[in-house]
Amino acid sequence: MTDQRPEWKVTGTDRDGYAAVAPVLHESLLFPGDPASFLERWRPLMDAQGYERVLVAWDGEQAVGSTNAFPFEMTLPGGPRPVAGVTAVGVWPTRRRQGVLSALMRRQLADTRDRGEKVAALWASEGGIYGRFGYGAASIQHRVSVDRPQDILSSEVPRDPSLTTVLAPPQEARADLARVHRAVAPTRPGDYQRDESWWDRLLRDDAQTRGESGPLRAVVVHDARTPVGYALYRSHRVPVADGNLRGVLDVREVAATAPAARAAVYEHLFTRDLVIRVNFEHLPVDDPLWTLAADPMRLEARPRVALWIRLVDLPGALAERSYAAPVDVVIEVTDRHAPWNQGRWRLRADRSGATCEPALDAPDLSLDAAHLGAAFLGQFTVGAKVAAGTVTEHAPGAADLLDTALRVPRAPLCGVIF
Ligand SMILES: CC(=O)SCCNC(=O)CCNC(=O)[C@H](O)C(C)(C)COP(=O)(O)OP(=O)(O)OC[C@H]1O[C@@H](n2cnc3c(N)ncnc32)[C@H](O)[C@@H]1OP(=O)(O)O
Repeated sequence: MTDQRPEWKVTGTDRDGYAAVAPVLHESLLFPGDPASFLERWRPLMDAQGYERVLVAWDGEQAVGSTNAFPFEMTLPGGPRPVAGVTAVGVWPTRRRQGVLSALMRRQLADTRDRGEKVAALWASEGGIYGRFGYGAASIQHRVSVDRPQDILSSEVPRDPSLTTVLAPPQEARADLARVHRAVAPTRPGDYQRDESWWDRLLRDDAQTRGESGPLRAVVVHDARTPVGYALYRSHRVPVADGNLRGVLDVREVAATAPAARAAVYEHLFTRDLVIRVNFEHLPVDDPLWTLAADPMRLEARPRVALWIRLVDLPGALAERSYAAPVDVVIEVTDRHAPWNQGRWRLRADRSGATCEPALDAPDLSLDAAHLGAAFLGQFTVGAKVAAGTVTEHAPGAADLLDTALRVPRAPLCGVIF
C-alpha cells in the first residue's frame, strides 16, 4: 500500500528519547498547553508503564509519528489475559497520509505477536482509522443521563440496612476503591486491572482536569468487613428557570460487588439535594439501572463505540476464548497486515475448551480478521455482518452457530479510556 511512499524508519526509544515524541503527540492530538507541560503530565504514567513499547517513526532526525501499547491484564471472554492496550497514536500534521501510521502499525503488530500477546485493544479517536489495520469495533457502552433523579429508583431496589455509605476525598478512599475494582474487573469483558499509576491518573484532580467542575468525590459503600461498592463523581452547577443554580452530577465510574451495594451507590447519587440531573460517563448496556429504574424510559442513553479489538494471533486468541455452545466451523480469513493469520482455520469449541487449527475443508464463512475482532467480546454478531454483506456465509446457518457459541453473558465495559 505504501509502494509510492517513503519507507519510514521505525525504532524503539527510551525515557530520554521520549522527549522527541511528546511534541508529535501534543500537536497531532491537539492537546492544550505546550509540549513541555504535556510531557510532564504523561511522565508519571509512562515511567510506571515503561518505554519499551513506544515506537517512533523518523524522517531523518525528526520524529514524525509514534504509538505505544500498555501491558494490560484485560478481561476477555474466558478470563483475564495479557492484552496490548494500543495508545498515543499520532503523526505530525504535515506528514500525515504518507504511510507513517501504516509503518508504525505493521511494526507494532509484529512486536505484539513476538511478545506472545494474542489480542490488542484500543479506543479510537475516529472510527475510520483502524478497520484497515484489522481492528473491529467490538463494544458499545452507554452515556446515560437521568433528569429529576430523586424518584428514579423503583420500590423493588434491593436494600441492605447493614451497609454504610461514606463520602470521602478519593485519595483517602483509594485503597477501598482499588479493592472493589480488583474484584469486579475480572467479571466484565473489556475491563483491565489498574496499578497505582492508573489510580493516580484516574484520581487526578488538578485545575486542568476539573475544568468548570468541582472536586472529584468518592462515595464508598461498606459491609461489616469490607468495601463493596463505590462511585467517583464531580458536580457542576447550571442555572434553572427561576434564576437559581442547581447541581448536575457527572459520574466517572460506578463499581459494586453485590446488588445491594450498587443500589446503595445509586441511592446516594440520585437522592443528593439540589441535583437536577445525573450523568453517567460509562455504563455497560446491560447495567442493572435499566431494571432498577421505576421508569426505564426516563434513562436517556447515548451509545458510544468503546473498544476496538484486534486478533493479533487469531487462532491463538480463538483457542483461548470461552464458548457458550458447541461449534465446529471452518473460517477463511483475510488479513492484510498480519499475514500469519491468513488462510483457513477450523474452530472446534464447546463449553469445556476450543481448538483452532489449519484446515483444508471448504470454508463455512469467509471474512476479514477485523470481523472476528468485532465479534470477539460477544456484543456484535458475525450474522449482522453477513446481513450487511461484508462477511460471506457459504454454509447456511454457520454464522448463527458461531454467534451462539461466541455469546457472552455480560456486556463489555471499559471504564477508563487509555
Ligand atoms: C489509539 C489512539 O491513540 S487513537 C488517536 C489517533 N490519533 C489521532 O487521531 C491524531 C490525529 N491524526 C493523526 O495523527 C494521523 O492522521 C493518523 C494517526 C490518524 C493517521 O496517520 P497517517 O500517517 O496519516 O496514516 P497513513 O498515511 O498510514 O494512512 C493509512 C490509511 O489510513 C487512512 N486514514 C488515515 N487516517 C484516517 C482517518 N482519520 N480517517 C479515515 N482514514 C484514515 C489513509 O487514507 C490511508 O488509507 P490507504 O491505506 O487506503 O491509503
